[in-house]
Amino acid sequence: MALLPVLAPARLHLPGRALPVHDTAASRQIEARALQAQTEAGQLMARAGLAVARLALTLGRPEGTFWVLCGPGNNGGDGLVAARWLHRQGHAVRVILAGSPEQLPADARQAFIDAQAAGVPFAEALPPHPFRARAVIDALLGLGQTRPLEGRLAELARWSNEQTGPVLSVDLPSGMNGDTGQPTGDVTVRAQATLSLLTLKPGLFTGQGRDLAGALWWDDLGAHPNQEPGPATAWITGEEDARSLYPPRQHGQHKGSFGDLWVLAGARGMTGAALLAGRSGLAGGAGRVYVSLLDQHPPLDCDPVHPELMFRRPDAWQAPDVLESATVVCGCGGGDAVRLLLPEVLARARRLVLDADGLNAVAADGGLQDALRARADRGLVTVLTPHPLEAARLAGRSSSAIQADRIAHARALAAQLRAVVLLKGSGTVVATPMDSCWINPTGHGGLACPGSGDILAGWLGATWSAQPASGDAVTDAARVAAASAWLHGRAAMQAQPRPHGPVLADTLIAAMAGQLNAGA
Ligand SMILES: NC(=O)C1=CN([C@@H]2O[C@H](COP(=O)(O)OP(=O)(O)OC[C@H]3O[C@@H](n4cnc5c(N)ncnc54)[C@H](O)[C@@H]3O)[C@@H](O)[C@H]2O)[C@@H](O)CC1
Ligand SMILES: Nc1ncnc2c1ncn2[C@@H]1O[C@H](COP(=O)(O)OP(=O)(O)O)[C@@H](O)[C@H]1O
Ligand SMILES: [K+]
Repeated sequence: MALLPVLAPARLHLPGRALPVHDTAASRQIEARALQAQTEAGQLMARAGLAVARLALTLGRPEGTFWVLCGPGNNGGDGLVAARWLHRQGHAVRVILAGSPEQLPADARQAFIDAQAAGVPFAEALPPHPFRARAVIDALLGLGQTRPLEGRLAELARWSNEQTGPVLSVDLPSGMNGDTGQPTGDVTVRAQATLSLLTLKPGLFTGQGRDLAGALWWDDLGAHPNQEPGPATAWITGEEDARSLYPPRQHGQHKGSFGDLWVLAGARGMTGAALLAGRSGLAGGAGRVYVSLLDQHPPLDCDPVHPELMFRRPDAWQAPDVLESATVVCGCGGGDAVRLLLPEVLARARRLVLDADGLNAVAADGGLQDALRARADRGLVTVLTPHPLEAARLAGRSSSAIQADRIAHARALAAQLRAVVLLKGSGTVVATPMDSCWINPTGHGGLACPGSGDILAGWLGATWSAQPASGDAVTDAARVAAASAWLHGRAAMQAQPRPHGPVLADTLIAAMAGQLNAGA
């Protein structure tokens, strides 16, 4: 496979099909097999270096010098091959090699010898700032980075961040953990683009990875990780998969075809959260949407903006069959009141989306945790939608610990609570108790605003309510969660391609509704 654009948010380029990502351990296995399959030494590195050079020419400015910063491992070797290609084609290039050539691993050492033989200019000193390279190629560290950048490597990374030309990171931004998307220390290269080699790494899609890596490109160097025997670490949700949950409506369908949604939310002072979830549920296509506010004296019995929302008494959901037949969204703006109804909701709701204060109540009460876990044995399915702080409460950790490894924590929570977990934030992670995992590629910081989580919960409930029962209800719920996060983020990108502020709730709901008709 040749160079492939994976994520270019500014151009709304997103993966069409789901893409596999492989963590460091899995990538190392694929690398070992690919190296074994080489027909001559250095073949993979030659392909990698050529791909880097081609992309640098595409992304670099029309003039100036390519500065190629090469580290002590094979990532540096990729940079050296790229430098040789660029030099051979007559472009101005300077290479800085951090470390001694004698200590380079075999392939990188050969790349160094070849570069020298080709007359590639090497430099010791960096040009002073202000400086603008044609492009900086960050080939300091890749998959082998195990500790924070220090000394010369840190100095080169800082210099790269301060110069004003574009930066292309090879495989990973140097100073970023490829599994988690977190910086390994104080200094990390911040790239305009990253070319992932052999495999896509999960950290490029979550945590701080999106900000550090920039636009994502991929070259599998002919290794076809899609066809690998081992399972992928996770999958990046593809547009086709997400949109497949929103097929064109048939002439013969009616309201009953799309299910009932009950929103149990909006304690005193937080009516808005219930309204947003309900309105989003309407836009998401639920057949009928009922709202029971968690307030003994509800301030509203109608939404004047969306009179099609049906308000019901605070205890109406307790009627026979309601929880058993509807999809329930519980806890948005639930305050303390949600605690009281959770035992019954957990015991009865067939399909349950638990959000916000519903999650906080479970986190604070071991009995509710047991009741949540017990649902799985009875075929009752739950989707939990924590943001990192709510996930931290559920896991008994800090939110920074959750963010330090979002994928691992989403997985651990799903296993611990026997529920589908949708961990919100940049690179939303959906994990199941069976350990399958999706990472969402859409969305941006414009979603970091009040109400966007309530909207996601309502939408997810509506998407789920329209799904027929199947033999694998948990996987279905996870697909619903992944598709909902995809569409939520995609709508934000459409409403604000380059966010400088929040995507306000009404704009977001309208954009999500618009997305239903935007697919092929
Ligand atoms: N082996 C090959 O032929 C291929 C290698 N590839 C490239 O090789 C990379 C992996 O190469 P390596 O395994 O050599 O890993 P790196 O190039 O990331 O370098 C690892 C080396 O850097 C050292 N190191 C790690 N963190 C450091 C720090 N903070 N400060 C100083 N030194 C540090 C390690 O001790 C090790 O010697 C991939 O990311 C990819 O770019 C790909 O091109 C595919 C082909
Ligand atoms: N930086 C970001 N990039 C992508 N999505 C984000 C970002 N910040 C927030 N979001 C999304 O916005 C929503 C916010 O939800 P939440 O924090 O629960 O908000 P609220 O409780 O105010 O409704 C989630 O879907 C989350 O994934
Ligand atoms: K790098």
